[in-house]
This record gives sequence, C-alpha cells and structure tokens, in this order.
Amino acid sequence: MYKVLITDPLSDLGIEKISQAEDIEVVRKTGLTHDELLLAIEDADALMVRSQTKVTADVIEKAKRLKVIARAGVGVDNIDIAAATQKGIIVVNAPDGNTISTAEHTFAMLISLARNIPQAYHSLLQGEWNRKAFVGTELNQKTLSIIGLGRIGSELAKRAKAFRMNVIAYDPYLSDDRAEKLGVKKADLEEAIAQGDFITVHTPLTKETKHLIDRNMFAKMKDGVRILNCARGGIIDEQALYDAIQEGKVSGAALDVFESEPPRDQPLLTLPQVIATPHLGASTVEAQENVAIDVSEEVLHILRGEPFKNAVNLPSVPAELQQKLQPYQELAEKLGKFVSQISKGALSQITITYAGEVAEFDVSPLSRTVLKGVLSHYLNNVNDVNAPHLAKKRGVQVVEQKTMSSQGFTQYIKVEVKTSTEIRSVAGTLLNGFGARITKINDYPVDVNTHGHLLFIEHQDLPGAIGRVGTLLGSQNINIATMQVGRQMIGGQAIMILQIDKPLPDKLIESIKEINEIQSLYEVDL
Ligand SMILES: NC(=O)C1=CN([C@@H]2O[C@H](COP(=O)(O)OP(=O)(O)OC[C@H]3O[C@@H](n4cnc5c(N)ncnc54)[C@H](O)[C@@H]3O)[C@@H](O)[C@H]2O)C=CC1
Ligand SMILES: O=C(O)C(=O)COP(=O)(O)O
Repeated sequence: MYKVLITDPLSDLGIEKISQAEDIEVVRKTGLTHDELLLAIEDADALMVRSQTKVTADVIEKAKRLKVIARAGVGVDNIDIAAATQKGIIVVNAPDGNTISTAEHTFAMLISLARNIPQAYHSLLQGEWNRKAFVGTELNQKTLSIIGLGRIGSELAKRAKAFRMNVIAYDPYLSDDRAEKLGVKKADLEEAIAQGDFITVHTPLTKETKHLIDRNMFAKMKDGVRILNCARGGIIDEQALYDAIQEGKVSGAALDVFESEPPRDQPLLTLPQVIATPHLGASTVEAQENVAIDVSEEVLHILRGEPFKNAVNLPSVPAELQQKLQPYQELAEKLGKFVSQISKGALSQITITYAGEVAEFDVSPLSRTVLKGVLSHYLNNVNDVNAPHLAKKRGVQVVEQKTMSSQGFTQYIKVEVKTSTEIRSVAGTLLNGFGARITKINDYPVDVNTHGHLLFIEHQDLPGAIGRVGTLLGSQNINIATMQVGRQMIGGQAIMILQIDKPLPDKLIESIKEINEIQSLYEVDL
C-alpha cells in the first residue's frame, strides 16, 4: 500500500482515480505548519502539492519512503529540486493543464489595467460617480512585450493579436520559425523592455530570472509603461517597481503573484495604480481538474514502476525514443550490476560503449540506467534521477561512446569500469526471442542470461578444476542450472560462470576459494 500525501487543495474530481486505487491510501492534510509537514512526510511514498506547500530540503530529508513529489501546476520554485534529486526523488509537474486559464487571467488583468476596472468599481462602491479619474487606454495598436514566450506567453500572444496589439517577445530559446508562426516579433531583452507599452513576464522563477526586471530595466522603459506579473513574485524587483510607480515612470501594474505569499504589509498594494489578485492564474475549475488528473496519473505510474512523462529532474525523453530504448533498459541495468559485482577497489571511471542499431539513438537515458546499475552495488537508493549526480559527487568519471564495431551483433553495449586496482568489462546484446544476453566478460566470449544468482570464478585452466567446484556444490545440495566456461589458451587463465538456484553459504564459498586452481570467486545477483 502506498501513502500519497496531499497538502494543498486539489480538485476532488481530479484525484478521484488515485483515491479509488486499491494500492493507494490518499491522506489529505491542507494548511499544515512546517513542523506538521515534517511529521506527515515521514512515511509518505508520494507528496502532491500546489504552490503553497514549501517542499524545502529539511522536508525532503525527513522523508523516509518518498519516491515522487508531484506539483499540480507548473512552477516548481516551491520545491528544492536539488535536494530531491540528490535523494533520488522524482519531481513531476503538470505543464499543460493550466496554460489557458493563466493566459486568460493575464488577459483579464491586461484589460483591467488598461481600463482601470477594479479602481472604478471600488470607487463606485464608495458612492462616487467619477468618470474623469478612470480614463483608460486602448489595447489596439499598442505594443505588448512578452518576456518568456512559453506555453502561457504564446497563448497570451494569440489573444493580444486578436485585439490588434503589436506583440514582441524576448525568450532566449525562441526560434525564428516559432516567432513567425505566432506572428510575434522576436526581440532581445533591451528592445522588448524599451518598446513595450505593456510589459508582461511569463518565465519561471530561477536564479537567472530573479529580479530580471530591476531598477536598471525600469529606467530603460517608455514613460507611462504598464507592467504585468502573472508568473512569479521575484521576477520583478518589487521595491524597484514601487519606486518606478512613485516616480511616474510606470503608470500601472497588475500583479497576481508576490515575492512572499500571502503578501503582508506589501507597499505596492497601497498604490492606486496597482491592481492585484491573490495568485488566481490557475484557479479555474477546468485548470484544477486538468492538473490534478495529470499529476495523479504520473504518481500512479511512478509508484507502480511504469513509464511517466513530466519529470522536472530528469531530461525529457520523447515517447518515440522511449519506445525504441525500452528493450535495452534491462540489458543496460544488468550490465552495470554485473560489472560492479566482479570489481574490486575504488571506482574511478565508467565507460559505456554502444555499437550497432542502438548507437543510432540518443542513448543518454540508457547511460543513466547503466550508472544506476553500477552505483547500486556501492550505494543505497540509487535511481535514474540521482545516478549521474552521485557519480559526479564521488568523483567517478563517466564516458559515453559509440563505435562502429558491434562484434558481429546487431546491437552491442559494453560497460567497462576502472577502479583503483583493475579494469573490468561486461558486454551484452539483445537476441531475437531470447532478450538480454551477456556475451563477453573481460575478454572472454560467453552466453549468459541476465537473471538470478550467478557465480563468477576465475581460475587456471587445469583438468579437474571445474569438477572440484561441481562436487563441492553438489555436496551441499546446490543445484547448477547452467554453466559456461571460457579460456584464453590451454592451461592459461580461464573463467567459469555458474547459474545456481540459491545463494551459497559463506563456508562453501571459502571451501571453493581454497581449491588450488581457483583465483577468485564473485557472487553476482542480477
Ligand atoms: N499565476 C499563476 O497561477 C501561474 C503562474 N505560472 C507561472 O508561469 C510560468 C510560465 O509558465 P509556462 O508558460 O507554462 O512555462 P513554459 O516553460 O512553457 O514557459 C516558460 C518560458 O520562459 C522562457 N525563459 C526561461 N528563462 C528565460 C529568461 N531568462 N528570459 C526570458 N525567457 C525565459 C523559456 O524559454 C520558456 O519558453 C511558470 O514557470 C509559473 O511560474 C504558471 C501557471 C499558473
Ligand atoms: O502552476 C503554477 O505555476 C501556479 O502558479 C499555479 O499555482 P497554484 O497551483 O494555483 O498554487
């Protein structure tokens, strides 16, 4: 039974499926204090949040079973991704579910800002009839500068164009083609800042975008510019915005988000030029259902070990590629597991070589799986998420290469590890109808399947050595399922790989090691 902890208000309908799943216990606890969260997270397998819950490093540290943090929305700035990654916890979000709602909310703010609707309504409620104070401005033919033309920025651009606005956009990842398709003029940041009658931000909040719009930027804007932030508090420097409004440089601002939420004693909210909403961009019935359904599905997939889509701390793998790589995943992991279990000494380098058909793909997801296989021999809780991070932290160099030489196989993967004392390698292939096979160990050609419990023995190729091992195993009632031998030359160095039905008792291992011709023995669990 998996425990899924939900600590922010999520749509009932959106979480219906996960709540009814037989292997899931859903626990909803909203409005927790930080200390209460530290307690509640301890035995949770999954945590589902919106923007309110702060999933800080100490929360992640306290979690003993946590496998996934799911953000029912887009921005993940309330989650310490680095801490989650280090612990191998997958972070997923719902990147598409609230796009339209947030774009529509931003558009509502844009019109409200242009026509002073909130201020006029407020004045009317005060018993006033003041038509002079609230003269607005048309959107028609005005320039809207969009900083960050992602999902929401793009939807906003379409709506602004329908209102006959000139839309210009700054986004370092915006291609000419996409800008053209959207009918948007691509600009650099300075241009977008200098030309906008309205400037709106739609980037994530990151180290790079924190205070992207600062005092310097305000100085470069048109006099009377209007500013919108329906993305994240902190992208715009709030103090600089306050000063720019007071100086008359900025004639109005519409804010849905704040550096600290809920804002307390926020000076911007005392200014008549500022209109604001309490982080309502994604607060529609539709968006909340969408994001809750999306992350519930992701959580179910992750807990059940099935493929999932929207991990924030794993590079995204297109579905088509994922499908092509799927058959190789098991081979990649088993090669890593095998080679690490037959190596001694401190690990310093892992070289992964791909040849044949598999080398035609982007193999980086497979390399992660190889790393997971290798490192899980040395460390607990290694997975695809934290494997590269752990390798780096331990100073293990990872080399990924492709070669033309596939050793006669249609596809071929070789994993070589270098330790402080030796170099070992294990290679394998996928055989039609037989699945993953290990085809080479060090320089010995073999044919071993990738399941169960194996003994890998290095010995001198002398008559009787193999028989003595067999006799000892038989005497202890250990059945040998399959056996492979290989040698470099008659009487020289040789290997034996025995597939046995159960692990050996320590005493028996010692007895085998005492046989004269035996040089080393490794137990390998695959
Ligand atoms: N107010 C609300 O309730 C909501 C707020 N949001 C916020 O809106 C943000 C954007 O959401 P989406 O459009 O869905 O994300 P997205 O990932 O589709 O778009 C973000 C865009 O920002 C661009 N970008 C990144 N760094 C940049 C930089 N330094 N300068 C300019 N552009 C940069 C990216 O290239 C990308 O195109 C989210 O990160 C979230 O913080 C999202 C949903 C609801
Ligand atoms: O999706 C986002 O990034 C949002 O900001 C929406 O936040 P919320 O889920 O409404 O707390």
